[in-house]
Amino acid sequence: MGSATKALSELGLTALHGADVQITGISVDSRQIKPGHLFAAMPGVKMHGAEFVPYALRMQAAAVLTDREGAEIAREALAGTDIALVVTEDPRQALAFAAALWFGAQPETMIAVTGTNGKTSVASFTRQIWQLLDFEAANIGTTGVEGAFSAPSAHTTPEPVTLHRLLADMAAAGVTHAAMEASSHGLAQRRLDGVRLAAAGFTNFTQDHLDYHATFDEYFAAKAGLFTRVLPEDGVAVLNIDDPRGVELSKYVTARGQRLIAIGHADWADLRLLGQRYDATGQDVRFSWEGRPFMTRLPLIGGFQAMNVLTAAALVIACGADPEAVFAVLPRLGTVRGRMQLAATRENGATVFVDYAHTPDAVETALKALRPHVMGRLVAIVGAGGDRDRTKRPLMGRAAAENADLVIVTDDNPRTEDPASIRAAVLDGAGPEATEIGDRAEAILRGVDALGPGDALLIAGKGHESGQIIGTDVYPFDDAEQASVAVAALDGKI
Ligand SMILES: CC(=O)N[C@H]1[C@@H](OP(=O)(O)OP(=O)(O)OC[C@H]2O[C@@H](n3ccc(=O)[nH]c3=O)[C@H](O)[C@@H]2O)O[C@H](CO)[C@@H](O)[C@@H]1O[C@H](C)C(=O)N[C@@H](C)C(=O)N[C@H](CCC(=O)O)C(=O)O
Ligand SMILES: Nc1ncnc2c1ncn2[C@@H]1O[C@H](COP(=O)(O)OP(=O)(O)OP(=O)(O)O)[C@@H](O)[C@H]1O
Ligand SMILES: N[C@H](CCC[C@H](N)C(=O)O)C(=O)O
Ligand SMILES: [Mg+2]
Repeated sequence: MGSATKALSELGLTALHGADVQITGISVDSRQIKPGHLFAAMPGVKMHGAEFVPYALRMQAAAVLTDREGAEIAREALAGTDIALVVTEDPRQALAFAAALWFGAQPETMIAVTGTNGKTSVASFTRQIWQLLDFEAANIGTTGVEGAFSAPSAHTTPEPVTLHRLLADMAAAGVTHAAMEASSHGLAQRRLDGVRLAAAGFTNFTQDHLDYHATFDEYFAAKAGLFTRVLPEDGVAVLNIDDPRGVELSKYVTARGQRLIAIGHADWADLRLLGQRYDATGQDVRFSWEGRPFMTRLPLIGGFQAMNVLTAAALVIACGADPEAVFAVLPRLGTVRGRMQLAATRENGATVFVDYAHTPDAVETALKALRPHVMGRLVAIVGAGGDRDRTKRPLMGRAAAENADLVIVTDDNPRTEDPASIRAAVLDGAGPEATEIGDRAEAILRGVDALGPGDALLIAGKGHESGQIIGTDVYPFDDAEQASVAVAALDGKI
């Protein structure tokens, strides 16, 4: 975390009794504390970080940042010590600001995107457009950091200390433009409150993560925070107004005086989607910008990708790029890894796609989006993860059976559960005509083998993942790679 020290006041923090101590770093987890650190003791789902203050003292932390509840929990441990105590209403936000000030540099131009689906896709397209316009750009999210800078990422939206260390490293490496995903967890926990955003985007809103957010409205309120709290008043909001929640957000945005770029089919959209025509390798898209019509070719599969691309284009325009220059590079956009990714093509022209759809709704959306690109039959390979939501299994099977012509049920990270019983639950929904093949590599081989001219295969569930989790072991496994191997083997290339 650098060798220099900073005073609490330089990090925007004021200790209770005014002691403006120098700190040597910031830790959120007591196990990471080094002598002189500020320990951010956050209220958690399972426990309060302040429970670990005695341990922090032993590790020679110089200061503790917490809320009133945390101060109460740590009162006895702190009595008689000279450690600086900072108590705030919103300690997660204070931590985010402190981390931003500690690490200092960020790429000059940053955007964030939120929504239930499409965040990774929009962040990647935004980065790709910037790169095609010759900017040093990267995107941060579920698939790690990609573009002009690469790094793995454990979270879709990293925690403030991890995030700001990363942003400072990116800036030092010359990255000037960054697009990040704002997950609802990340927003609720203020993880990106210290990021200086030029623009923010909203893709759509459907049910998800109700295990974490108490209600549907609370989940939406977390997402709305990107526009009502994180994006400054001089920032630009890019909103999908096809979604009623996007229209709702547009009211907050206008009330705050932020510039709005509305996207969608409605006639009041600034960037308006006018029409799409699909074929085997992508789609032609007609749209208008401030009333002026344009036509472009997208080498991307799936109707929803046009909205993702327009959102990305608007974000880049919001950051100051010339609209015509942006529209001119759209035909050069590449697929996002594991998102409707064309993984292989057979000699007979049949295609194999890999997609991260791992919910009933996503399986249905992905298959429906693929259908207009396919002249022949649609084959689906589907499975459900172990140690995860059990209720979705038959529903995923049913979504596959209802939207594909042939279904193969296989394993997708069985984890510590019995794989056969997970498959049985998926098969319950998929019906008697579905084929069961536990081994995923064999399922892919059989799926590819079934493809005649004009047919397509969708391998759902794992997307960009690089391993199959069986028990607690992770075995290397990549759907796209397996698809290429299967095609090469069946077409006599190996
Ligand atoms: C549900 C959730 O988001 N949990 C986050 C939350 O943890 P928590 O509230 O459960 O923490 P806790 O275990 O109760 O502990 C409370 C506090 O004590 C601290 N602690 C704990 C133990 C210890 O020995 N010492 C110590 O100091 C913890 O660091 C924490 O600050 O606060 C922690 C510290 O700030 C986060 O690391 C943790 O993210 C966990 C790792 C996580 O997996 N989050 C996932 C669900 C997540 O954020 N996912 C989204 C994407 C979702 C999606 O769209 O699919 C993401 O952006 O990646
Ligand atoms: N605009 C969209 N509307 C509906 N579905 C979409 C849209 N964009 C992507 N999808 C579907 O959602 C899946 C996930 O897409 P993506 O990874 O871009 O979303 P995300 O919001 O980053 O998801 P996560 O929360 O898992 O990080 C894709 O595999 C695709 O099937
Ligand atoms: N990252 C998410 C989705 C994984 C999708 C699927 N491959 C699975 O393992 O269920 C999870 O762990 O629930
Ligand atoms: Mg994502």
